[in-house]
Amino acid sequence: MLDKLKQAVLEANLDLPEYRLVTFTWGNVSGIDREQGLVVIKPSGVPYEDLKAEDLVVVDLEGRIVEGKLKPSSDTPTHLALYRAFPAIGGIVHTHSPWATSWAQAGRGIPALGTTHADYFYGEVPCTRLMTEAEIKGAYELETGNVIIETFKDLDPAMVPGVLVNCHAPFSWGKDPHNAVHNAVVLEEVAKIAYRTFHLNQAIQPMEQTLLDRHFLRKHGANAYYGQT
Ligand SMILES: O=C(CO)[C@@H](O)[C@@H](O)COP(=O)(O)O
Repeated sequence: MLDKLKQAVLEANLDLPEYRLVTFTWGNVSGIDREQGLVVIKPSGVPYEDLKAEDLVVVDLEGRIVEGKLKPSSDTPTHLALYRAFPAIGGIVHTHSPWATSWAQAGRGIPALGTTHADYFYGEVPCTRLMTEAEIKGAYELETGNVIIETFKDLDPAMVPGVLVNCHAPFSWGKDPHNAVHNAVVLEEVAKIAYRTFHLNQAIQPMEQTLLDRHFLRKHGANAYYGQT
C-alpha cells in the first residue's frame, strides 16, 4: 500500500543528512496521498542510517495509525494540522538546521534581502509568535501546527513555503516530499546568507518589491520562464 509515496518519503528523509540539515534524529519528512487522505511519515527517534521503507508509518488525517509497527514522529500532529489547513501541499519537512534554527531562536523572521531568497520565498519567511503556557502544556505538537496556521492567516503557503517556529526550528513544505526538502535546503541557505548580510550591514532593508516580484515570478505562476519547461 502506498509503495510509491513510501519510497519518496524514504528518499526525502535520507536526503536530510545528505544535505547536512539534521544532526542525529532531529528532523522528519512526511508526504500525503490526498486521494486516500493518508500520510506517510518517519518513525520517531529512528536514526537515518537505519531507516527503511517498512519502518515508515501510515496515518490518516486524524492521526490514527493505518499501517506500520513503529510509533510515528512525535511531530505528526504538526504535520497533520498543516496538511488539513494547506490543501495544496504534498510534503512537509522539519529540521533543526542550525542557521534557520538560529533565526527561530532569536524570534526573528528572515526578510527578503536578495534574489536567492526571492526565487523561492515571496517575502519574509515569518517567525511564529511565542506559544502560551497552556499551548505548551497541552497538545503541544498540534498547537505548534496551529500557531503556524495562525501565522499564515494572510499568507499563501505556496508563495512562502516555510516558517520558523519561535524558540524551536523551521518547518518547510512543497508539492511533494522531494520539493519540501528542496525548500528546506533553500531556507537554510537563505538563513545563512541573511545572517551574514546583517553582519556586514546592520541597516540593510528588505529588497525592492519590483526585484522581489521579478525573481519570484520568473520561477512561479503562469508567466514563469526559468528552466526548460
Ligand atoms: O523538534 C524536535 C525536538 O525538539 C523533534 O522534531 C525531533 O527531535 C524529531 O522528532 P521525531 O524523531 O520525529 O519524533
